[in-house]
Parts: sequence; C-alpha cells; structure tokens
Amino acid sequence: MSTVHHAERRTRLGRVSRRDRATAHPGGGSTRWGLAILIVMVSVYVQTEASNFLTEANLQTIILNVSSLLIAAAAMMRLVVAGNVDLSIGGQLSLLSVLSALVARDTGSAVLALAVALGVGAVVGLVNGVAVRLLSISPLIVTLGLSFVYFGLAYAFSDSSAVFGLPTTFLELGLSRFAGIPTPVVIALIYFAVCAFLLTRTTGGVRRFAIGGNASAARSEGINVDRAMLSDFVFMGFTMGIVAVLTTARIQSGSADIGVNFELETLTAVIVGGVAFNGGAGRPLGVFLGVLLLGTIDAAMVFLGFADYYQQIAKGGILLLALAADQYARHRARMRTSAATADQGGKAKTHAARLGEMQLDTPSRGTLAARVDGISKNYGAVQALRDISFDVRYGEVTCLLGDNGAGKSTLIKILAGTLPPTTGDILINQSEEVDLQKTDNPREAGLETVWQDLAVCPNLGAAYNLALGNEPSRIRVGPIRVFDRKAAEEAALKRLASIGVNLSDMFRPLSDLSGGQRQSVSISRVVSEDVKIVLLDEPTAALGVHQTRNVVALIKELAESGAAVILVSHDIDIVQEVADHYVILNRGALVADARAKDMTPQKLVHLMAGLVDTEQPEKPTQLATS
Ligand SMILES: Nc1ncnc2c1ncn2[C@@H]1O[C@H](COP(=O)(O)OP(=O)(O)OP(=O)(O)O)[C@@H](O)[C@H]1O
Repeated sequence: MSTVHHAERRTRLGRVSRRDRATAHPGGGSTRWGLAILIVMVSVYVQTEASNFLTEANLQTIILNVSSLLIAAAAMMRLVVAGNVDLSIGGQLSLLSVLSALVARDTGSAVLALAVALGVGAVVGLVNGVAVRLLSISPLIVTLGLSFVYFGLAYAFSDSSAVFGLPTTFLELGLSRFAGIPTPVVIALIYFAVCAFLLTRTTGGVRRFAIGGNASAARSEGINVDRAMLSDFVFMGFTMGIVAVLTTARIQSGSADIGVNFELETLTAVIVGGVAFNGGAGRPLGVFLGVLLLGTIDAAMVFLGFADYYQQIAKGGILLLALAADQYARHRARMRTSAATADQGGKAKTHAARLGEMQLDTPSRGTLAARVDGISKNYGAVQALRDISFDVRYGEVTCLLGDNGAGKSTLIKILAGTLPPTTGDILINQSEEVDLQKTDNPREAGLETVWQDLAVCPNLGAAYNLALGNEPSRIRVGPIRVFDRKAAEEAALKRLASIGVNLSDMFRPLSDLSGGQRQSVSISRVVSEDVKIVLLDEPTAALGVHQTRNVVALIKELAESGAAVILVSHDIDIVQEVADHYVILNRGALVADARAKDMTPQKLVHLMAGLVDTEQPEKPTQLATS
C-alpha cells in the first residue's frame, strides 16, 4: 500500500536496533539492579558478622525457602501488571494445603492430591475473578473479604490441627532432588521463567500491560478485558495449587496456618521488584530480585539473632519504602508528561501529510460505505437518539454535528460497536458491490475509531499501541502467540511516516511524548489498508494550530484515498473546510442530512447551535442516490 521511503525506514530502524533493548520491554526500562546491589551488601555484611552466611548450603536454603514465594510472585506479577491484585492467596494456600494433605493421607495418591489442589485452586481463582467482576469494586477489598472465607474453610476442614501421615510419593514432591537441586527450586525457577516469558514476549502479556496502563483504551482496541482478568485470577488460583502441594510436601504436613501473611510477602516481593501497584509497568527480573531480597533478609535476621517479629517489621518497612518509590516514579512520570505536553510541537515535527501515496483498497468515491438504519437509543427514561438514519459514502467526509447533548457521542459509540442500540442497525459494506451487512463488530468490518479522549495506553510505546487488538506474532502455539516486536515497530513507523510524523523511538512510552505526538499516534491508527471507514471524534481538540493543520490535511487525504470519514467536531471552520456531507442532530433527532453544497454558513451555524424545533424538524436534505 504505502510507498514510505524504504531507505529512510532502514536508517530509522538501524538506529532503533542499536537502542538498549530494555526500552523495548513493555514493562519499562528499569532493571532494578539496585536490588541486586542491596542483596550483595546485606550478604557481605552478615558474612562479616557471622562467617558462615555465604556458604553454598546456606544459599541453597535461602533459595529453597523462597521457592514458594517465587512461584506465587510469578502469577501475582501478571495480575498486578494488569491492574489487579489478589489478597486471598494466603487463605488459598492454607485451604489448598489442608485439602491436598487430606486427599493424600486418605487416598495415598499424590496424583489425586495434586489434581485436587490444582482444580480447587483454579475454581477458587474463578470465584475471585467473578466476585471482582460482579461487585465492581476494588479487587483489594473483594479478595481481602474472600481471604477470610478461605482461611475459615481451611480451619474447618482441618479441625484446626495439622494433617500428618502423608504418603512418601507425596512428600517426595517437596523433599526430592533433581540433578542435586531441591525439586521445589527447579520447579520454581522453570515456572518463573515461563511466566516471565509469557508476560513479556507474548501477545497476552503485552495486553496485560495495555490493560494496566489504560483498561478502557485496551477495551476500545477490541481486547476482552474481563476475560483477561478472569483468566489471570484462575491462573493465580491454579498457581497457588502448585505452591500448596510443594510447601505441604516440604514441611510434611497440611496446615491452616501455612498461608498466614503469605499474600503480604508475595505482594511485597512484587512491588519491591518494581511492578507498579496500579498496573502497567514492571519487569520479571526485578520481581525475581525482590523475592531474593526478602529471602536474604529473612536469613540475615536469623543469622544475626533477631527475633521473628523484627523480620515482620523489616518486611513491612521494605513494602512501605517500595510503595513510596512507586509513588515517586509515578510523580516523575507525570512531570515528564506535562513537560512534554508543554513542548508540544517542538521536537515532533509533523510535515505535510503524505497519505496521497497510499492506495486504499476501497470501492470508488460515492459508493455506499455504511448505512445507519433507524437507530434509537434509550438510557432508561432518557431517549438519547430517535430513529436516526443516514448513509455514509466512500471518498467523502461526513460531518456529524449538533449542540451539547444532541446525541453525537451516543451515536459514535453505537457506530464504533462499543454501545448496542435500543433499536436499529448499522450496515457496513464489506465488498466491492453495494452489499450492506449488519455487523456486530464494525472494527472487523473495516471501521476504525479515533476517540476524543485519545484511547491510548500511556505506559506503552507507539509500536505496542498501534498493534493492540491485532498484534503481529512470530510463533503461535495454541492460544500463545509470541509478539513480533520487529514487525510492530516497522508497521508503526510506516503508519506514522505516512502522516508525516517522525518519532525517534517507537517503544518510548507515550507518556513521555507531547500531547500532539500522542494525538498523532492515536490518529495514525486509521492509516491501514484494512481501514475503510474512519470515525474521528473531535480529533483536533487537544492540538495546537500547526498540528490541527496536519490533521485537517490527513482528513482530506484519507477521503481522497478512498476512505469514508465520519468527523465529529465543534470547530465550524474545520467542518466547513472538509465536509462533503452534513448529518446534524438536535436533542436526539436528525435535523439535517445534507450535501455540503446545499448548506449555507448561516444555516449550518443555526443547525449546529440547535436553533431548530425538533418537533417540526427541517426536512433533511436527501443525498443523491448512487
Ligand atoms: N450513560 C448515560 N446515561 C444516561 N443518559 C445519558 C448517558 N449518556 C448520555 N446520556 C444522555 O443522552 C443525551 C445525549 O448525550 P450525548 O453524550 O450522546 O450527547 P453529545 O451530543 O455527545 O453531547 P456533547 O457534545 O456535550 O458531548 C443527553 O441527554 C445525555 O444526558
């Protein structure tokens, strides 16, 4: 499609490939090496105080002690990155420990005990996910409440006493060694590595970062946020099944006390490891170091002869410090964003749009692209839209206008497929012939929306943002798709170049860009051969004069290249410059459906201001039939 200059693209990609790969990571660039230094400092200090700290046996013990924490943290970081949290995992651990121990003791079967732990864990996770979804309040509160339920059940099933008499096959899961290394350590390292890979390298992982960065933007890109949340809670519960079996086998008994404070330890490791408490950022290596730090501090306290409660105080202090660091990082990011916004139009030099170079594979100008057919929408007693019908044509700009409360936003949401109409249909042409089909997913039918509130994920770069919902993948194994960063980078570069935007780094988080650059990234989403109908909701609202001219040029060129453009704007000058066709609403009713040539400026101002009697609307000017 595009004839973007290949040499230029090569040079830019060349520059990008020399960039530190860390910045291409969806969770941000910080590797938390400070934690590694802290671990070394603590270890060296304790070694000088008690000479046998840095022995191989002690290091093995430290890692064995944190193996359960490492497994739980692997699943917890996925939840937190996507903006969720599960405070019931301590209760889950207790319940699953008791259940697996009872099954192992009563049946003698390690396999059955494992199956029960994993199965019940997944069900418990599902219950958590459904409760968070249904109650629509903070997962912190919902899972805290459920935590009491799980602890209570654990005490009830175990009669408040430890379950002993476990068969050897079960105990071996926690006590055996593999190539000289304790089995729980081997399992923890493999499990963590797999989870880290899934989070940072696959489409599903990138989506978690997108959801944590801006859930509504992710939703508007077609990502099923609720399903992702449910599956993450189920995964957390399943993971707690593994943790429960390994821990129970290692300590050779099931107990309702086993999970006390476990959720706080896990959360501390994840937050200390640099995962943002509000989601959208974090790196597995940081979490790994966070887990190691907690293990090292525990061991150090024991070596230095501190009582148990000092360990609790130390961990609480570390969690508070990590949260403070998280807040500070968020403050710095906000400052960067406002500085970049103030610099709007400075570094981001947008040039004349070069969209004319693109050849959209759309039917010829004037052909019917979409038909809005009798759309009505009620919000309870409020009738926001009343029997709206009009046509949209390829190669034309349709301006959707109206005063405040006229129903424009409601109609846009219905057109974009994010809000169902009460009655009526949206019909979209999917082939060369005028063959309109009712569609439930306008996006799949080639309709792309650029939202007024810039539905972007500020924590991700242009390459990720522009790929969301339709991510390129290199390898596919079942539902797991490995994200193709190179292809995403090239596609983003190509799209931005076609509207004359030059960003030096396609992986730089959008929060670091100016408002105009973010707007450009958002708008460039429509530059694709798959996009045939473009819906722009106040696209110039956040822009300065220079960038507004670029967007106006883009709108014209989109239409010239064959796309059908639906523009919502309050800017009468822009509207008059680009419109081929007007659709004007007033208090939910259609008051004009007119060709631009039939609309005088006075009449337009009159209609836009809502100075019409909607009970006796002006006869909408009919479109010429094609
Ligand atoms: N979720 C909602 N629940 C109830 N009423 C709503 C809802 N959304 C919109 N409305 C009502 O529907 C009518 C149309 O609102 P809408 O936001 O679509 O208008 P608009 O033309 O986009 O206005 P504006 O230009 O001010 O954004 C208004 O009376 C509004 O109060």
